[in-house]
Amino acid sequence: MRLALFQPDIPQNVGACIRLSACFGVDLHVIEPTGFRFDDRAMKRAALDYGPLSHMTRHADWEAFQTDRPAGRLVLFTTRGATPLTDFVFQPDDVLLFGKESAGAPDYVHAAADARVVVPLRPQARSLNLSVTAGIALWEGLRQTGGIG
Ligand SMILES: C[S@@+](CC[C@H](N)C(=O)[O-])C[C@H]1O[C@@H](n2cnc3c(N)ncnc32)[C@H](O)[C@@H]1O
Repeated sequence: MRLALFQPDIPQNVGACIRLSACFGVDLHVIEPTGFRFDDRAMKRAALDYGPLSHMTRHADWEAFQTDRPAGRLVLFTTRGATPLTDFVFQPDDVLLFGKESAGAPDYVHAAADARVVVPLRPQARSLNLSVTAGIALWEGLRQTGGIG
């Protein structure tokens, strides 16, 4: 299981995903450009001292990610999702991809995905925070594939 963030805008969300990556032992891929300077103090604060425990790869853009990304299905988490998380069956080498905070993932990213998954919400709610979605998705993926504990 791997995490991938498409052009994140908010450093604290990347920091929280660095911490997820460190705590669960999964690689993190960040697809640039990001909406902030990568050495942003807010990101370092959010990651606390988990940075050295996390393995993060930065990709210059979507094309670079497409060339260099790890093998495995690209599983896009999106509010325009098709399969509810409760029905989705993960594979151990899935790459869990999340869109940017301001605009989600563009159509070409939706088109490239092997699967699109939605975390079901109350009808009146629009979306979850990016790093909260990543935590829910990763936990369920690891639980299904025996990666917890
Ligand atoms: C704050 S949301 C983006 C909101 C954006 N305005 C949109 O409509 O897509 C940031 C990312 O978190 C993930 N996300 C948030 N809520 C989700 C949900 N209920 N199901 C699946 N993914 C979700 C998606 O990857 C989304 O691109």
